[in-house]
Amino acid sequence: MDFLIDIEMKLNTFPLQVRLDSAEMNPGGVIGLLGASGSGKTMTLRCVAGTAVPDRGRIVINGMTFFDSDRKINLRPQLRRVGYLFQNYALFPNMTVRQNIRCGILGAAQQERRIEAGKKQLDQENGRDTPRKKYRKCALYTSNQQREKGISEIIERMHLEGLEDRRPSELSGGQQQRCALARILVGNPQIVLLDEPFSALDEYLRDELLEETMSVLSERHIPVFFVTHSRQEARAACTDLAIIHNGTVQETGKAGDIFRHPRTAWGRILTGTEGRKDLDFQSLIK
Ligand SMILES: Nc1ncnc2c1ncn2[C@@H]1O[C@H](COP(=O)(O)OP(=O)(O)OP(=O)(O)O)[C@@H](O)[C@H]1O
Repeated sequence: MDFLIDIEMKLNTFPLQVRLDSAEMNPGGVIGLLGASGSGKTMTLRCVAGTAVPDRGRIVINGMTFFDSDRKINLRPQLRRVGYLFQNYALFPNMTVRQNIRCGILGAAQQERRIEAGKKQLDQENGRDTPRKKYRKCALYTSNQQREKGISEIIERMHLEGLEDRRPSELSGGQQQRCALARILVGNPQIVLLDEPFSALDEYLRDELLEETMSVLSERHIPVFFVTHSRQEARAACTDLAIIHNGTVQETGKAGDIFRHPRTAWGRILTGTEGRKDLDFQSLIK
């Protein structure tokens, strides 16, 4: 897992100044961002996804530069191969489960083709005569048959069998979230961003879906940034934690270590340790 998020951005309230470097953190698979409401967690994820643009800094994920203000690089969101799952599942309401998931593949395949076309254009501009076969063909499901097989596999893995022809309005909240996750995973993202994806679900379903989601993601070795307001979720799912307060990272470390021995005041407040259990956590965290 290889990432650098080192960004600055002026917000309404305070400046966002986030630095998360895998070389310093040596993280496992799931990095939790824990912070009070309005502390800048979502904005950080949006900068990674490319739907918000930092004023300065760099974002490099798995060797690919998404953003670099010095080098004037700002990769379009469609080219970043980021799977972004949030609370409102953003499924297409007029499409069935299968059609929604198919969109995930088609979108990702289109991204791959754009990346290769971009490389080709750059080579031409630089007068390089690169043989055609050097450009990668779209690796994602090259035939329709293969594509439908990929969709069926993910439908089975996410327990959506029998629901393929239903529209989102005919699904429960949990099923909609499973469908949204299937749509992301079928596109083979290089990083997954989870922004409180289960907070609208009841407690039982939340635990079940959390476990399932983490198991699917760890099978595929996809790095995950996970914004949650729940200590329980952070404990259950995260290998590593970043404590964020007013747009600044207060401390990072292994989740277990931070829950046992938080080093900063906000670490103590947000993990509810060391005599600060009296603080009303819910008033601090949405
Ligand atoms: N487009 C924007 N421009 C400037 N400031 C913004 C913008 N969007 C949000 N903000 C501000 O940035 C701050 C951080 O917001 P953000 O949504 O990242 O918080 P959060 O930690 O995810 O909170 P929550 O848990 O409530 O979702 C807030 O104070 C918000 O008002």
